Amino acid sequence: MLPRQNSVYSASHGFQPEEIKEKLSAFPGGSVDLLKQEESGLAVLTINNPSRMNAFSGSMMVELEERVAQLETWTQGKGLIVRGASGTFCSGSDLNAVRAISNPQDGMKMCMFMQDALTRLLRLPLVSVALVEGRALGGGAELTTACDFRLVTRDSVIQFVHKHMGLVPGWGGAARLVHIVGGRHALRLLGGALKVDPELGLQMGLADGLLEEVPDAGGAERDAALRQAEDWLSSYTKGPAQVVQATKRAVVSGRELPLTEALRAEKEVFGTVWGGPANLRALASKTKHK
Ligand SMILES: CC[C@@H](C(=O)O)C(=O)SCCNC(=O)CCNC(=O)[C@H](O)C(C)(C)COP(=O)(O)OP(=O)(O)OC[C@H]1O[C@@H](n2cnc3c(N)ncnc32)[C@H](O)[C@@H]1OP(=O)(O)O
Repeated sequence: MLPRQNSVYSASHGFQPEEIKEKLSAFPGGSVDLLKQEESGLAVLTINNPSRMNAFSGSMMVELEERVAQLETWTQGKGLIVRGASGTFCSGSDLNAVRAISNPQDGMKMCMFMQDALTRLLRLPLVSVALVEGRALGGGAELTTACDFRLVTRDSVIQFVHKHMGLVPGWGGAARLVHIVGGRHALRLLGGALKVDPELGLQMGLADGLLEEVPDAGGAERDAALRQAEDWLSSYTKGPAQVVQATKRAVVSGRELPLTEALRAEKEVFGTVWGGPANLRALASKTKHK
């Protein structure tokens, strides 16, 4: 199998995705569901294993990678919301699966597989938001960092519980956390396994917005949170998919590459929109930015 363009690992790193997929598939349960709204260009990815607080079974890890692969080829896509089912985000790896693969070899394979899938998720040319309701623990906290933004509800807690598990993040969460909040805050969050409520999240820059509570909404509360997240995201996904995707690509290059390489990558992206339909329309209409 050829390495994917946005992958972190290849065969030269000993990465054999088919081998670990087979192993992970032996731990079934739950699902990772993708709903693409072609008209708006927004998609919702739902981590769905409510009887285990949306923990990732082995088969869900495999499904996550498959959903990311589907999104990588979505040319009309603009935005993505990642959420958990039934009012909570995700409680990390399914501890039953973790126990069964707790040997170092399998641990390394799972680590590479999830780092790869989540890095590809973050590198998607879509503006992505983690909608954090309830708890995001361990790998669930790591998953929130694989989105461009995090929106939290009043009851939310993000907690990197790894230290309490005798671990460090293994899904790329430590590296991404340092980029998001800086080294000092990352060390506090990981070293202290701090419970990040909305106030602390906003103060440290881990959370990008607090969604309003909808009084007496009952079962509609969850849909209300999703609608609010869609509204929030729509400010960044207005306009043609080609331009939204180009914007995200330029940011990914700037975020990840040394300056000279980032500038060259930005030039390539610029070439895809310069003189393109949206650019020509804007020039013809003598757009004013009042
Ligand atoms: C590399 C591993 C690391 C990573 O990937 O980076 C990890 O993610 S390790 C996993 C980290 N997560 C945990 O350790 C979560 C442990 N669970 C809890 O702390 C609590 O269950 C909770 C999530 C805080 C919820 O508490 P509460 O509201 O009191 O509900 P219950 O405890 O009754 O949970 C309901 C049900 O869900 C099961 N559950 C929850 N999380 C997991 C999980 N990660 N794996 C497997 N099962 C999980 C829990 O056991 C309950 O099941 P039953 O006992 O059968 O009712």
